[in-house]
Amino acid sequence: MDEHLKDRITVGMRVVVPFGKGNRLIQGFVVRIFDNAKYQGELKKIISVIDLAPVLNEECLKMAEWMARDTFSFRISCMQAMLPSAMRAQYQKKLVLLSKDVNGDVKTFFSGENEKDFDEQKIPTKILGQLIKARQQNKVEIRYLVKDRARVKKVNVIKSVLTSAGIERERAALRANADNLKRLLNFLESHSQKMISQLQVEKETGLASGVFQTAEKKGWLVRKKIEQYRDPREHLAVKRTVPKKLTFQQNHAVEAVVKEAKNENATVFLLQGVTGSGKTEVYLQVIANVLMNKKTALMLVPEIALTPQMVERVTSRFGKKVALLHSGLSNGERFDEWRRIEKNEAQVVVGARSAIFAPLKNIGIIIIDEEHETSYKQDNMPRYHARDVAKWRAVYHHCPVLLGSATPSLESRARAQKGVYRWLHMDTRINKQPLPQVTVIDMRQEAHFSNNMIFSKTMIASIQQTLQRNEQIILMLNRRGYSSFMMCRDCGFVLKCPNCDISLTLHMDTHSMKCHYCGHEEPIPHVCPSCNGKRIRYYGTGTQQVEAELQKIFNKARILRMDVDTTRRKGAHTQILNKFGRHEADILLGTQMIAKGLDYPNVTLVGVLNADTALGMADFRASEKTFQLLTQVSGRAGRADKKGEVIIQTYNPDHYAIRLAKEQNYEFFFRKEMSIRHQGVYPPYYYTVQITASSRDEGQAAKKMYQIYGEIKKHLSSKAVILGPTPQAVARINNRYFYQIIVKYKRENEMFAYLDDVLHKSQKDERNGIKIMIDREPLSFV
Ligand SMILES: Nc1ncnc2c1ncn2[C@@H]1O[C@H](COP(=O)(O)OP(=O)(O)OP(=O)(O)O)[C@@H](O)[C@H]1O
Ligand SMILES: [Zn+2]
Ligand SMILES: [Zn+2]
Repeated sequence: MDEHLKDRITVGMRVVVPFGKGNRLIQGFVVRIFDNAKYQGELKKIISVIDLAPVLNEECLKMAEWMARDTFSFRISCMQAMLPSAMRAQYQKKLVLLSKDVNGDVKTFFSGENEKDFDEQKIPTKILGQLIKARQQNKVEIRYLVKDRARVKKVNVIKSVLTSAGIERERAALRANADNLKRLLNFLESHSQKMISQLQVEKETGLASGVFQTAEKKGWLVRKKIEQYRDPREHLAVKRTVPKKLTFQQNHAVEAVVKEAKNENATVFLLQGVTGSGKTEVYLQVIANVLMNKKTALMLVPEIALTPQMVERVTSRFGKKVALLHSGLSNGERFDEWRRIEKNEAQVVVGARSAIFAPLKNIGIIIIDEEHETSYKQDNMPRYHARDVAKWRAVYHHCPVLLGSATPSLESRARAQKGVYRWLHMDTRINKQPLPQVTVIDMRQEAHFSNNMIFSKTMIASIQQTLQRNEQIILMLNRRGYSSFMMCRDCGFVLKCPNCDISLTLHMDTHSMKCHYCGHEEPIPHVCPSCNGKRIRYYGTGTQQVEAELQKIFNKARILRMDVDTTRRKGAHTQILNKFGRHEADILLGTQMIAKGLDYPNVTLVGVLNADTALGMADFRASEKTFQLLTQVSGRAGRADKKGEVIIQTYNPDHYAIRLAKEQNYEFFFRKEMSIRHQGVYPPYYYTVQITASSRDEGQAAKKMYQIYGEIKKHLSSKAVILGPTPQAVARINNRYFYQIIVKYKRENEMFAYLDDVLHKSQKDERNGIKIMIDREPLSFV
């Protein structure tokens, strides 16, 4: 470190350092400062310090250390995950041509320019080889640019400095045709001595920004730039609400949690409350209590952009104290919210998974709503589960954790059973209404009598009646696994992805065939690529197709469609849901994204068009997911004073997940599923870890996996079970082949040391083209 950096640098700051053999520049974090380091190897100099103040505090640094060990991740990945993406540096590589004396391939690559962006992955091997050679001959150089994308947003404000006499004087001195300046003077006359945003004045007066510059020169006003937060709440209609009078069960729950918060105990609660039992009000009142005691509150909700209702409920109770953190925000907005939290300007944080790292101090409660949601687990490094991070932070802050759900994950419910978590339950709906009546339709029978494969007769009749009563309907199409594909009727040809072992999915919005794994896209074929036949059939049911069908049957009904296609634009979710909330539509048709959290009093019919998709998959959590999804979506009906009805269409009416979802009996389901997991040696009876090796060379991936298999066996007791090595269900993705093993275990300390070793050697493997992944408690085995 250079002398001049000594006073500037503290633990928790980001720095730019040279790394590895090529001394490429990367962003690093200062985790410790030594006066005289004992390190034997070559010490490199810090190039520059990015921050003026630490961005990671002591808690974060400790948390990163724990998380790296717990999730088999690199510590730097953990630290980066804690910062808003705008603060993660972007590195751009550029190739610079130093000599004209280079061969043809290199010349073509530079195509007459002196500098080119450089991405090894995108350059053909032959040219890459030539470039490397040229670099060795010092004819080409690689430069790294480290860019910090986080920017503070500044806006212009103006303030009039004219007295009324001054205004009169200036007005008299203006030329007759100086209309714009006159208009500005009039404005200033009625807005003296106030700081106003220039943009707002421009909007009100219709004046262009040049006029303000002229006025500044004339000495009428002062202009300056001030920092402004981007406000993600701008388009929310927020009315202040007051706490509701709690029901007996709600009150019991609030009191239990508040007591532990007061005593500063890191107790974990599982609040199991049926749909519509008023869990949100419990959260809000616990938060209010925590704030009263001068502490802060952290609340996670799944994919928050999908539940604008929840955001609205929290902001309308706590106003400006709330900060939002989720993927629906722009990078700039998220950065600004992060800074508001960091500066203690916001005391309540509502956000999706990564909000668990919000830099709140003095946390009094951590709440995780819909705790069973799989989106709380991140599926790339660091593969953390927000629930585990919540528990770690709770211990650090001495505060309770409140996990809430109508359908808890088996893991959490089992822990409540054992007394590891404290179990709270609310088993009646707020309105004292029974849970909605559920009818299951056997589509195998239906198929004999009708050629309508989408809607059963019962479904059509119920939709009809609900429309006649002027009430609203939610229809869910379970799209996962129901993918639309094309097949040739003459030769049976199915169009597949050239890079992956999977068929391409038909997308009507873009009129193309897409691969959901690697993003490959191509036009829809109109003749069979294999036999040139013209009899191509497009299979599967997309939401668009269902919408068209629905509109044909109920031509007067107003239908809103909510799926990935209609919600791509920012704010689109909110718009669609608000429209439905105002009863500007009768039917809300959508994918899984409509199953959770919605609370509309006028919805009395919920229809599930296909309940089965997950059941056929080789996933030990398939039944659990199906049960949860059906129970959640059923819970959208009859939440106020009107009675609700649910219709579920299925090809597996006898499956226990469907039978018990019909009864909405979580407890029966829990017992049944636990006994199946017990027999099958599955979680939550066993812990699991999945190790995957991938490579462009199938043999190499398999070989690596067999090597790990051979080694790991030596570190396991006879009680552990290993599945595999096997190729993954989709064995090839983006031209890489995947092999895996799964270890089921109870207590295996030696294995952890071994896996840590695998992780740290994986950087070397990666240089040889093999990627290793270690995933603790994977969401599925496929
Ligand atoms: N104490 C109360 N008095 C009156 N109304 C209440 C009370 N508590 C909650 N409610 C209302 O009851 C409805 C259902 O509550 P809420 O949406 O919190 O249920 P939930 O348990 O979160 O259900 P879900 O799991 O289905 O999302 C809401 O409209 C809410 O405003
Ligand atoms: Zn064909
Ligand atoms: Zn693909």
